[in-house]
Amino acid sequence: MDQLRIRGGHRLHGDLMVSGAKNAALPELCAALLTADAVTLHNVPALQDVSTMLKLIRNMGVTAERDPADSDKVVLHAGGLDKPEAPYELVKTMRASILALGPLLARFGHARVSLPGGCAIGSRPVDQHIKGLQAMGAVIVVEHGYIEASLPTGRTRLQGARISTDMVTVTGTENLMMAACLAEGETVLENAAQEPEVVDLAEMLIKMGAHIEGHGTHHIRIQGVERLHGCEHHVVADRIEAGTFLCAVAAAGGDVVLKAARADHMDAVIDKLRDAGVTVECVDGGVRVASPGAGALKAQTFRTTEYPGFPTDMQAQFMAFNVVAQGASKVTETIFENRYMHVQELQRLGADIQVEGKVALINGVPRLSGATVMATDLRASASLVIAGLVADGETTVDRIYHLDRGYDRMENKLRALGADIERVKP
Ligand SMILES: CC(=O)N[C@H]1[C@@H](OP(=O)(O)OP(=O)(O)OC[C@H]2O[C@@H](n3ccc(=O)[nH]c3=O)[C@H](O)[C@@H]2O)O[C@H](CO)[C@@H](O)[C@@H]1O
Ligand SMILES: C=C(OP(=O)(O)O)C(=O)O
Repeated sequence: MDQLRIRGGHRLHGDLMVSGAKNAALPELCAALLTADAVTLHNVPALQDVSTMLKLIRNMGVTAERDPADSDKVVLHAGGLDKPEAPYELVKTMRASILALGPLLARFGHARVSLPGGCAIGSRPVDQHIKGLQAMGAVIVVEHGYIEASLPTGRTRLQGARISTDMVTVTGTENLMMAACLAEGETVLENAAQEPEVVDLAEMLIKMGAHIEGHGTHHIRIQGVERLHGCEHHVVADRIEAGTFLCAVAAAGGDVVLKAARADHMDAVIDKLRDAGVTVECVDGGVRVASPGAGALKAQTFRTTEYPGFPTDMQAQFMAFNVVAQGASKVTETIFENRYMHVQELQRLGADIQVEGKVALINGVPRLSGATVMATDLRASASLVIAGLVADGETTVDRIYHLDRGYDRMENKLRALGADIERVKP
């Protein structure tokens, strides 16, 4: 298994290009299943999860190729899709596979998708996805680890419905929105997720001929149509990758421009960094971040909530800043029940953190000391890399296959900014 070897103490300078968003690309690859026409996606990031999703849809009979002349461009054609299934072998490695369920059921009237199974950060059930599709008339049987979805006898389409999920769910909103595009009549999603990736997906679906209003609010209204056509779409920039680099510069110190970053998608994180004393400003086509290093800055208390609140996907990375910033801080994780596994690894580096249920209490320390640590999940991995950038001596982060799920060769981007970091195969 690959590892990252980091020698701390280097400030970061220069600029980097933020990639397309993992959490937009994944549902948008599934949106291509809704039409028999060709769909072209630009700015598709080179991530392990994207490779897994491409393998999943190719397994269904979809042609999906990256353009040899432009590796961020993917052309998909689901006209030959003849196996509306998502098998466990692929689904178990990527929870976002559940996003195939709505499109397959809506277009073909049946689908067989494996239950995602366990995940490091929490149980992450998909009951709201199932509840919403049942409200649209789907007949769903869950057995032998699979979701078997079909339409009632005599029905050829899902039926529009008013759906209120028990909690805000990002992929739940996306699954139901995609299914509703081909349903008969109107669907209203109450309590819908407002994330920029949901908005980007809706904009792609509208280019395909869908009738959607209210995306970006808690109330999304969809008028179903009989068929959707192809489109070209540019995947929105990844606000979590950008936020990760904001925290890296804040912690290590330096002055970096994040090209293509959308400051308007990162208000909650930027506000906290500015409160800490970090300079964050919009510049032509991106965001500039400058910091003297965390030791000269104030740790920040925050709690994760649904968008536009502080994103749970940024909790671990900002904690890595807090552990070496001045003073005490409190982090509250309200979205997932087990998203503090980076804490014990940060403690190995010398961090002073106490976890009590949903709350982590942190006292900033003047220095961390490098050690070997183990990545446990995607954003925990990023947190350990940030800590390694500021720790004295050498830090080795093990099991970085977690990192590769959501970051495109992070070490190359950091090395280009002056970090002493390399990927090694032990
Ligand atoms: C591919 C993708 O877009 N992943 C994002 C998506 O994950 P994902 O869509 O899986 O996360 P959700 O927004 O659905 O989860 C929010 C909460 O609702 C719970 N829940 C969700 C669905 C359900 O049917 N039942 C249920 O109980 C979850 O366990 C969690 O506690 O949103 C998360 C929350 O912003 C992010 O951390 C992930 O990066
Ligand atoms: C939890 C995350 O992703 P996923 O839902 O794909 O596991 C994440 O991007 O932080």
